[in-house]
Amino acid sequence: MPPRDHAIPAGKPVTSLDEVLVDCRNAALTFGRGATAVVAVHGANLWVRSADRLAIVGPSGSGKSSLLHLLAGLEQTTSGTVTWPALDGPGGIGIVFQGDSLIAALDVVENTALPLVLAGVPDGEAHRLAAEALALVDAADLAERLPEEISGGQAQRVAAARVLAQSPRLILADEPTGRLDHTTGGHVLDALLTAADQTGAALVVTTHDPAIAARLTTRLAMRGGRLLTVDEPQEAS
Ligand SMILES: Nc1ncnc2c1ncn2[C@@H]1O[C@H](COP(=O)(O)OP(=O)(O)OP(=O)(O)O)[C@@H](O)[C@H]1O
Repeated sequence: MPPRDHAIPAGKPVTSLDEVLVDCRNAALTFGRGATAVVAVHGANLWVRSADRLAIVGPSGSGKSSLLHLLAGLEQTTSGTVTWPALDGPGGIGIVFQGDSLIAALDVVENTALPLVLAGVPDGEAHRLAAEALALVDAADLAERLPEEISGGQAQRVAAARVLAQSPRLILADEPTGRLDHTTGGHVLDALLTAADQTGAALVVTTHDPAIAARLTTRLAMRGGRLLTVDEPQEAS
């Protein structure tokens, strides 16, 4: 395999045994055209492999969400490529969106089961999988509550459970702790890490918080749409 600048911790060469879930080569994303064009991501190179625990850390507007959307196949690259060698296209990826909102009229277990039901999984099976996923993020006791009856941190755990119930091979979480206080954010990250460990999924988390990033195995800093080298000191670009 060709060398990669990023997402490969020093001293841990990629071997043929590593499954590459996402292969991102010189991937760029520009919004708009001409004078108003914004280059959100400049030629990013990275791999995400099975069992990776990767943080993309940078300030607001640095391009983290845009990069995550490229990894998820939600945005097309303006140049360069994103492929999913060990996945069936971008299928098998679960995304915890920034400010993920639950549906107010559905209780927590119904919210968690909804994507499965919409995908045609029978109700009983969808609810069983949803209950298992809620237990993984330590939210089983919330199952019958409505979204208005739970806290922001609990809602983020439920959003994570909704993704986990779909058994993703890769979980992409966009600022899952962004609106939470430090302790609550830490619990949400604990839930994601535990769930990823137990389901064997890879995990990529974007965050502006270096303390959250420090909890992941590998860190990529992002500044002005550019990925900096792994664990590079976070000076402004
Ligand atoms: N749909 C869009 N149309 C135009 N510009 C966009 C769009 N989405 C993002 N941008 C711009 O791309 C740049 C990167 O934005 P992005 O949301 O990826 O950053 P971020 O690091 O995730 O920020 P935040 O943490 O605030 O979400 C910003 O300049 C932003 O204004």
